[in-house]
Amino acid sequence: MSLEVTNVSGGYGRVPVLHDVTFSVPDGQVVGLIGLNGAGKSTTIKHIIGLLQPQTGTITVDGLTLASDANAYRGSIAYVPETPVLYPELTLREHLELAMMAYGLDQQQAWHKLDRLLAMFRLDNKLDWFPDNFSKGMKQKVMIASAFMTDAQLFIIDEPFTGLDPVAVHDLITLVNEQKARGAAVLMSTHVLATAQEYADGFVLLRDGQVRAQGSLSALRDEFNLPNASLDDIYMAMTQEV
Ligand SMILES: Nc1ncnc2c1ncn2[C@@H]1O[C@H](COP(=O)(O)OP(=O)(O)OP(=O)(O)O)[C@@H](O)[C@H]1O
Repeated sequence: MSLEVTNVSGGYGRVPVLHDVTFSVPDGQVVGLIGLNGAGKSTTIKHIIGLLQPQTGTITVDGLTLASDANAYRGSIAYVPETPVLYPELTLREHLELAMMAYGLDQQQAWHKLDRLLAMFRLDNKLDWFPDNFSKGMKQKVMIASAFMTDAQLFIIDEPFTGLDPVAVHDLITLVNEQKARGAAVLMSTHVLATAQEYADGFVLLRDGQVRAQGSLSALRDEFNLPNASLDDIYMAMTQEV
């Protein structure tokens, strides 16, 4: 079991944003983290990647916790943030080399993987450019390439579909499916429900910092008593509950 979030409450100050959140992402599965603006998706992700500490509860990745071995824990997670984090003074090549160092990757092997990733995202002729000047989608592709050159056990992708062109969305899905096949776990926060329904194996529906429901589409249909409903229908039903 790759990612286990167990009874996590937490947030930014004393008043918790997350309340007793429990879910898991098994190896070889893609789980969609779904919820309205402000439901707590990014806050959940910040707890998993260690930017925030839970007030109560535990988070493990392949049995590791941040407290037991911070380096191994962080090294087992590849994170694609919603807003790309880029340094104005570094070229694309330097960004990638920095990420290789941070993950302790073998440079030759990493560049071998990057040859394909950069060609896929049409960035292969831009290694000496400054990504800070790239378009929004191009910046996102830099973050995706940096994440997918690693052999992480858990991939966390925050709202991947909104800034990418349709070809890039297709390419990202290909990369996610390859990681699934390799046995990695993928947690994906998104508002693009039709795409999530098509590609995720399971879903965690967050509402007001709590897990309202979780499981496969068919489990959610049972839970909401909506046979044949789409993820979009289930989401709308959740938002209309009192
Ligand atoms: N840095 C912060 N300091 C204090 N409160 C915050 C901070 N960031 C988010 N919050 C609060 O935490 C709650 C959950 O926000 P979060 O960003 O996790 O939502 P989200 O589900 O990711 O929303 P969105 O779909 O808009 O990205 C909100 O009430 C928000 O106001």
